[in-house]
Amino acid sequence: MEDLSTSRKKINELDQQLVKLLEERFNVVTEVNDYKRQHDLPILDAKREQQVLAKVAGLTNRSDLLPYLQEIYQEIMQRSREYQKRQRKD
Ligand SMILES: O=C(O)C(=O)C[C@]1(C(=O)O)C=C[C@@H](O)C=C1
Repeated sequence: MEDLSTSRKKINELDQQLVKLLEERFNVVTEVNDYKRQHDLPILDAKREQQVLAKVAGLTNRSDLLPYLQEIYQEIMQRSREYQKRQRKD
């Protein structure tokens, strides 16, 4: 078994990558939001959100983790909608 500090070091490295990827995702969300504003489209696209959740299911073989991954994605998309709302106010 790995010792605690070795495992936490691994978590720190993964978190570093996750934060960068999430930053990139938010940047692309800004592009999507700009497009949708120009075309008078609403922030919420429930059909697209279902597709994202289905894609997540297709990306993992870990059925034990799937409910957790999907909840994380639901949270990401909810925050993404909030971020887009904020951008539309500014
Ligand atoms: O694809 C869009 O239209 C987005 O605004 C992005 C996104 C997402 O974060 O994945 C967020 C809100 C929508 O309800 C659907 C998906």
